[in-house]
Amino acid sequence: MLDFIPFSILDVLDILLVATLLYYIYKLLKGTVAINIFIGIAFIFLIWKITQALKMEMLSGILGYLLSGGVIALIIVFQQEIRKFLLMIGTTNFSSKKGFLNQLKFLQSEISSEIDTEKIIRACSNMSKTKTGALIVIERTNGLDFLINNGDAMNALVNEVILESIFFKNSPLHDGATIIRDNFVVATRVVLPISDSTKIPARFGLRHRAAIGVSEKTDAVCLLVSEETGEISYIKDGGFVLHSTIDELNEKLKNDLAS
Ligand SMILES: Nc1ncnc2c1ncn2[C@@H]1O[C@H](COP(=O)(O)OP(=O)(O)OP(=O)(O)O)[C@@H](O)[C@H]1O
Repeated sequence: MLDFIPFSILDVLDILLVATLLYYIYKLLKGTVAINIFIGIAFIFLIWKITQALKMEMLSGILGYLLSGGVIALIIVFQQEIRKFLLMIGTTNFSSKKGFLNQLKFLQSEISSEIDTEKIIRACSNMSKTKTGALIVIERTNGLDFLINNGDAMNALVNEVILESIFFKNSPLHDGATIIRDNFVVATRVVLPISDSTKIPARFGLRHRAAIGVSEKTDAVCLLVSEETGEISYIKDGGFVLHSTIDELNEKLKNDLAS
């Protein structure tokens, strides 16, 4: 019945590539307000294609103009997401646990790269009790080498003692952020990009702005202990993730690192 529609292997490839692209765009925008804008645009695009196929000249013309002229507006609206997307493509850490090479299990070393979230959360909880300021960045798919290079390199398996020693007030390493990659502390004293968002309440200082900044520009997640209040904050995608208990925080962190 569909004989009249020419369909080649290239069309299959085309569909697969578009599906992959849409999946990554969805993954990037999931949980942000931008997802609603994206769904709106996808909807208009679909209607435009239908009106084109039905040869409804006027409506398809108007929608076509809207979509073509809207490209510049889209670049402005999605500026942060486009940056993040390009960074994701350019710096995807192929050696991370989700990377292709590590899918070949027999090439893996004995040491597990799964991040021990319990130990990190326990360290934060201890530092919270002593009001020790801390800022921990956990790498996901975007490589953070561009940040690691401005700090002090380290290679220590994650545990409470290491993290608490780093952030101990008299430690020479306590200033700045600490970066964790594949269950290893790979850098300390890292200077992060500061967010210039006007939505951050004034009571939050540079430590919070730095955590929000790095989570806006990359897909890394941050744990922060306030020196002033002892409060533990979990920051992802440029915003605070609310939690009421330590166990809930651990669960959220674990889920985010697994996705
Ligand atoms: N760009 C940055 N990157 C990483 N760490 C930073 C950066 N800027 C400041 N910090 C850290 O934040 C500390 C200063 O925190 P500040 O008091 O301004 O923040 P805060 O958000 O109010 O946090 P707190 O509640 O702990 O006081 C610095 O000592 C430094 O360790």
